[in-house]
Amino acid sequence: MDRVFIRGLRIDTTIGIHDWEKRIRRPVVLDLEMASDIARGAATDRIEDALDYEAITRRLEQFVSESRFELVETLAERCASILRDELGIPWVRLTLSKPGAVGEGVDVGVVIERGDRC
Ligand SMILES: Nc1nc2c(c(=O)[nH]1)N=C([C@H](O)[C@@H](O)CO)CN2
Repeated sequence: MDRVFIRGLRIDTTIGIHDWEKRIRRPVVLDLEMASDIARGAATDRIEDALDYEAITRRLEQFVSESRFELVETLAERCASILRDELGIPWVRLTLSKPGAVGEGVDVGVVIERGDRC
């Protein structure tokens, strides 16, 4: 299975279970792997035949920056739904980190895989 990836996509949002977290904006970091037939774009050298990582980045920046959730699980699941249902990507592995959430230098978050590997 070929994949297109995006790593280290840092987006400010409002997220957390505590009242003080609901009043601030803080970064989350997304790492994505997405199934894509690389050979198609390679054959034509046209972006129309490739999975456009720039367009995906802009869509997720828009969604995540406007979102307000308590759990990283919810945000990760909603991002995966956009990738699969709206953008038609058949399989995605998404890592969502919330840096510093439990202490300086500590990284916490979730990893989800959704869809069928092609
Ligand atoms: N599984 C999860 N555990 C926790 C989450 C979460 O989103 N998923 N969130 C928090 C707090 O918001 C924390 O990040 C800041 O105190 C705690 N545990």
